[in-house]
Amino acid sequence: MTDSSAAAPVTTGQVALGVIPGDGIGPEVTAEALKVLEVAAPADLKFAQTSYDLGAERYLRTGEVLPDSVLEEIRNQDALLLGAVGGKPNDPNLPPGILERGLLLKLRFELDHYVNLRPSRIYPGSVSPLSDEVLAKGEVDFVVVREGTEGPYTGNGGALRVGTPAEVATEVSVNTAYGVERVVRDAFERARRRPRKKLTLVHKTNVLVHAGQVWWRLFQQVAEEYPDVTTDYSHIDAVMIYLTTDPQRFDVIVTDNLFGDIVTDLAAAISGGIGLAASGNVNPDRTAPSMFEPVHGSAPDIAGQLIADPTAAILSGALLLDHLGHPEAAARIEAAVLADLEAREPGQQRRTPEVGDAIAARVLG
Ligand SMILES: NC(=O)c1ccc[n+]([C@@H]2O[C@H](COP(=O)([O-])OP(=O)(O)OC[C@H]3O[C@@H](n4cnc5c(N)ncnc54)[C@H](O)[C@@H]3O)[C@@H](O)[C@H]2O)c1
Ligand SMILES: CC(C)[C@H](C(=O)O)[C@@H](O)C(=O)O
Ligand SMILES: [Mg+2]
Repeated sequence: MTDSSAAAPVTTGQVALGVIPGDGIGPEVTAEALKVLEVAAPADLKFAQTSYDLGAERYLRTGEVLPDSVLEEIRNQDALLLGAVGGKPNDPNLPPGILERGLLLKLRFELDHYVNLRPSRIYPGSVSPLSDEVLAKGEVDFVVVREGTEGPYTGNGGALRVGTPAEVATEVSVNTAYGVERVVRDAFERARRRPRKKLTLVHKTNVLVHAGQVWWRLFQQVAEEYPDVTTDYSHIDAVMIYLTTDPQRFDVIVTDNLFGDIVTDLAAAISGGIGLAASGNVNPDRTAPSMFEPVHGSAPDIAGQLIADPTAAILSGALLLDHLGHPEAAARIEAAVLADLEAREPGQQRRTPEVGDAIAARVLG
């Protein structure tokens, strides 16, 4: 989980940690992430937590999604930990995307989280659906740098003649040279810090030619400044093949917001399940707090049963510590997770807090 570190300034003393547990399994897994964060943090780092009641329940109760005053308070935190937001699919009381667009994406955009960092590793002990033949090719350990503030996520679209046979709907992908260059540069920096020093651009330049050109041109331009980094390119559809037949080929992937969303769910599935996939919405310029969250959603199908795997949330806490300049503490969490995974018995059913307790105990050693 040390992918975001390198020159991260070391934060010590009291750190204002904003916590957004959210909906469904969000509060269940966040409680475990906080449990592990507390025991893993170095002695000179203390979290002053503020919890924000945001998500589907608040919306259904009050009609509020993210009041401006709350956004301003959140902006003043040092770091954020989010569980998951979102209600039951197609709930008639929740307008489509109200929480996804109005809360989660609004936070990512407002706080300029232009690097959505999603590491993927097949740990010894994790159960991957990949065949033994594919797994035998070697270690799988890559990180996706997903652009977080542009692409088809900006809400640039609309619909005409809604509900008629002549309906037309658009959702236009926005790609600025400014936005593309900064995330590509960040990905080159991350690739340079990893042993294999390889960066793959993932896009669909053969069809999305306008957006594809700006990505391809800036990728090549920035590459000239990183002669030590090996580069290559894959179309997004081919990446779906490679992830299941030859995931070892990837070291760092840089891609746009939507491709990155899709590719990281598949990456999660091949590396042992969505319950293990952690992420950081990073503002590398540190002009606003970065936000750490599991890749998964609120999982309404299993919420309330305390059977969700909190590992992804716990590993997101490791990314948070790394971002605050404490890679050793992050590594302690990762090692504890690794040991916990190795000790898992096939078919073993543990409740969410038991997994958190077991990992916290391993961190304490
Ligand atoms: N970051 C976020 O807040 C975020 C991310 C993705 C989806 N969502 C929202 O979550 C809601 C549900 O979305 P979805 O069902 O498409 O995706 P999901 O990730 O919530 O669930 C997909 C499947 O994975 C399982 N799953 C997810 N997390 C798990 C865990 N920790 N342990 C064990 N199993 C787990 C679920 O039970 C479900 O079967 C929607 O409202 C969606 O918009 C939010
Ligand atoms: C809930 C949704 C807005 C979000 C995304 O598409 O980014 C989620 O799928 C994710 O991967 O974090
Ligand atoms: Mg997603």
